[in-house]
Amino acid sequence: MSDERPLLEVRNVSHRYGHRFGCRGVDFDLWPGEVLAVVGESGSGKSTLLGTLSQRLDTSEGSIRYRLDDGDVVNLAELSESAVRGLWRSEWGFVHQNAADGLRMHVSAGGNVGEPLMANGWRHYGRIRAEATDWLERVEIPRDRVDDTPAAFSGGMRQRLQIARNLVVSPRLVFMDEPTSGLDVSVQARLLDLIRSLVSDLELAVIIVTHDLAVARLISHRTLVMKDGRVIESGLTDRVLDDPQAPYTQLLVSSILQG
Ligand SMILES: Nc1ncnc2c1ncn2[C@@H]1O[C@H](COP(=O)(O)OP(=O)(O)OP(=O)(O)O)[C@@H](O)[C@H]1O
Repeated sequence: MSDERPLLEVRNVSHRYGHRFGCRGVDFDLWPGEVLAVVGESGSGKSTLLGTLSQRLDTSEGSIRYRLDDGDVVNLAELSESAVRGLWRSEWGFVHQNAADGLRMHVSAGGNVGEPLMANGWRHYGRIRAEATDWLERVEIPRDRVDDTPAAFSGGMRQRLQIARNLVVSPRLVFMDEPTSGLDVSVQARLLDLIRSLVSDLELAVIIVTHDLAVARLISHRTLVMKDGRVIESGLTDRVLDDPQAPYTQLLVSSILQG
């Protein structure tokens, strides 16, 4: 496999809701193993951009090219629905802000992690259960909770289970939409540490939407700052946060510093 081309090439991408743009003119490349944070205030277009990149929303303008595992580069808008489903099965993951949106709440924890394996052709029950249990341990859920349903889990445990369900098939690209917000601060910190170590161990490419600059700082290599649907600043995360160029980014950073 050649890493000479980006995993994702995003060119002039827009999504329109009727006559209004949710995001507009977005350009960037994402490389294998790279973590990209998308930050900005509420309504700036972060979720719309994530939805467009992940093919949940259509691309009104521009192009998104993706390099498949076999090296072929495809224009995502030209893929059939079943090809996109195939990407979700084995190459992509999506971690929702609300864990219930990404889990089957009345299926056991082991079942939640085992299902993606079965969808990828695993058939041996004992092996599926062993792999699922290992993954529970990896995301700090005790092995003896394997038969419990996520309905009986805490918010932090549910989120860790959702991460295991997404990562068990070793995806190449994972979209994350505010994965730590809505949790207690101490739970957030632990979850972020866990995400950071898994992402680096598995060399995942990640696009993470967050309104929290501390999250961007902790786990991303590069950051895009959005305002009114456009990317107004981008660069290495440390540079963007320590030496913001756009007045809006300066305001965002200083409002955090002032607490
Ligand atoms: N389903 C929709 N129909 C019409 N307009 C929408 C829809 N969803 C979002 N928008 C508009 O698109 C713009 C970008 O919204 P978006 O939800 O992408 O922002 P965001 O940065 O993710 O905000 P938040 O952090 O609050 O989730 C806003 O003006 C919003 O009102």
